[in-house]
Amino acid sequence: MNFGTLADIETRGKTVLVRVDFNSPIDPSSNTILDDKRFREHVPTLQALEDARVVVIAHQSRPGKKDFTTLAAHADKLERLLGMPVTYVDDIIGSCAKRAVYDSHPGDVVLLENVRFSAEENLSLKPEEGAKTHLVRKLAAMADLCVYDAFGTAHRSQPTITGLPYAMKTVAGLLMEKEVAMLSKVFTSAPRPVTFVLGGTKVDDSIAVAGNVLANKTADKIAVIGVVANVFYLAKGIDIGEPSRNLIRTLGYDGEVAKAKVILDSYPDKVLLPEYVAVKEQDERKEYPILTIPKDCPILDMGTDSIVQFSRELAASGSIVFNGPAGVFEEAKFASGTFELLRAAANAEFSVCGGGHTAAVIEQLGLEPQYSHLSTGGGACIEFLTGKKLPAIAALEESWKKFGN
Ligand SMILES: Nc1ncnc2c1ncn2[C@@H]1O[C@H](COP(=O)(O)OP(=O)(O)O)[C@@H](O)[C@H]1O
Ligand SMILES: O=C(OP(=O)(O)O)[C@H](O)COP(=O)(O)O
Repeated sequence: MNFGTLADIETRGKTVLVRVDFNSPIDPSSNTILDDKRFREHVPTLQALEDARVVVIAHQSRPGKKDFTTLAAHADKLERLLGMPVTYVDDIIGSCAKRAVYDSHPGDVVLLENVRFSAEENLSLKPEEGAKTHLVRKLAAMADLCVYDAFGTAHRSQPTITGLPYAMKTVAGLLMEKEVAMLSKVFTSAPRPVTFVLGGTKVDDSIAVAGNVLANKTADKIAVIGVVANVFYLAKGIDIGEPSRNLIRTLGYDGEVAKAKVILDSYPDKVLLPEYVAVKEQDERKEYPILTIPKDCPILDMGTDSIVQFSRELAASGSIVFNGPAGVFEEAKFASGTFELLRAAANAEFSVCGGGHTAAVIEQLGLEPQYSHLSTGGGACIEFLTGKKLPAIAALEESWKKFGN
């Protein structure tokens, strides 16, 4: 790693900005946080800074969305997990925020307001431009050092993600370090054969990852499930029925069919597609071979024979990267593909998972201890796995060049 870490800096008595990713599912009617995995994962970094004045910067959702809200509930959640008071200020760079930081003591934690309440944070800017924003200049003036721990947002180039590291000495926090170390193993030391299981609804991301990891031989096989599989069926000329075709159109993925075809043509023996699907027919689960899918029933899971075949394939894999479910697991009748494949993947020597829905199912099934790593990143994890350098990582490297020793 070409960036600084907590081990490289002295924080005693210093004021330290810590950029985290607390962005979590929230029930907008009660402002309740529904999943606190991301909070739990940041706790070690915050605890490691116990001798510093800690100023936490975080976002929740995006402007215009229902769960775009203040961080009051986040402060309560953090207090409970840290077992100590957290001072929440409903301000980011104004006099209230500055006063709260100035009045704090080593060992205190201050949580600033949702940083996306600042219009500047919602701009996608080059790091050097982000460093010149009022937001970054004023935040940097409040502190001695910055710690970047927000792996889940590392694929964005917004002012507090890539601008702050250009404006002040910024090192990676413990979560960031762990994510980079564990996900990098997929490229370097993962036991062979390596199988990528790509499902869920983010078809464009999944196809980009598939093309990349097959081309650079990171993966030996790709198993496609979920909506991603439906796009591969279309690429093979298979009629998937009106409802599933409409879903692909609505999600804006018609253009992905040609890309799936290129992958199938280039790697005919390396792409595993379920031969059987489960559809919803008169409110029941019915299974069909892919050549006889009914025209008016949505595909909501893979068929049982394919679950058995894929589970065998996963059992023979040394490493598994799992991203996205096999079906609409939220409906009990269509959960078996997702549940069984996640159980099979848990037995691999090395197994990593990305994506909020997938990680939540793993936790629900009690499989978390069996996985080598559950990433806190959705988009960030998948973009990392395409082999691209994430903007936040590039900015951390630049910060270490500029301000490190
Ligand atoms: N065949 C399918 N048709 C419709 N939705 C599906 C299908 N397969 C999976 N899904 C949906 O995909 C969603 C999760 O996808 P995604 O957000 O990509 O996963 P993750 O959060 O793990 O990255 C789930 O809500 C699930 O219901
Ligand atoms: O939750 C996040 O990403 P994810 O939904 O891909 O896991 C991050 O907080 C980034 O949020 P954004 O996609 O609104 O920039």
